[in-house]
Amino acid sequence: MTADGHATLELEHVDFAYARGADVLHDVSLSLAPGETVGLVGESGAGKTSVLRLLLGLAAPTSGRALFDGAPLRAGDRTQMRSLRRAVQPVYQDPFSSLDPRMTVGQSIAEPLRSLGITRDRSRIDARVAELLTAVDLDVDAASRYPDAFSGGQRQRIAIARALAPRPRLLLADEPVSALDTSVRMHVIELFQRLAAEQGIGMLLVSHDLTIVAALCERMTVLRAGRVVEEGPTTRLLTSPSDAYTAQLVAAVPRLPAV
Ligand SMILES: Nc1ncnc2c1ncn2[C@@H]1O[C@H](COP(=O)(O)OP(=O)(O)OP(=O)(O)O)[C@@H](O)[C@H]1O
Repeated sequence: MTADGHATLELEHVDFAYARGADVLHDVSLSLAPGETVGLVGESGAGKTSVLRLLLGLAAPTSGRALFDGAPLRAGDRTQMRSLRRAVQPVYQDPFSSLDPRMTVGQSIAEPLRSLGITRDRSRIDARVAELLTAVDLDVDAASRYPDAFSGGQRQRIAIARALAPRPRLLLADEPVSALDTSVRMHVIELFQRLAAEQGIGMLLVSHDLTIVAALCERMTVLRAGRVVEEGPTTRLLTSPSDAYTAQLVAAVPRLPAV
């Protein structure tokens, strides 16, 4: 909770349907307190990406409420949307399509600083870009190169640097390592761990991979066919799930790290 007791983002009894479609979310409640790391798990089509869209203000609930710092999200409220963009940043699955190939890495990372009106001062931008590249373990000279010079794992770290540029309180990460080679996944997971532990950045991590959720998230929410079937501390859900579907997901993982 914030000093005034609000979650950073919250869904309250949300139903949601795409235009002219059937409901894809039913009575979903979810809250992200400042600094909290939460995993959102469930099979393909369960509604995980739809939850992220609602939390980012890119879609509106059919009923129920989406709240940012305790206030209902209103896509038409430009001041609120700007505050939301500064505080909450998305990280997408595919670092090959999430970076503009025509922009240098430095321009991509600086883009939120300019578009969110944080600064246009060239030397402050350059210093911040260098600081962000260092924070994600890349050389500062990466700033003048283009994304095609980098591997998938490096591109994902560039995308994370860009997400961190406005100093967000919360990252919403949609399958952030599933497009990466197994060999570089751990590096990106360790980066998220460090951001949470050292900078207190909260995270909602969407993943179908419970190993990653176990490594990163204090709590998890299990979504099945648009409904929350179980929610609670990750350790408890992994060791003694009370829902049969959660148990099935846990049993499907060959080897979970000690929790
Ligand atoms: N733009 C859209 N228009 C209509 N229906 C959609 C749209 N996007 C998703 N859906 C439907 O909403 C449901 C939930 O999809 P969503 O992408 O939220 O699930 P998910 O859990 O993120 O799945 P995945 O793990 O495959 O990404 C699915 O039945 C999907 O077909």
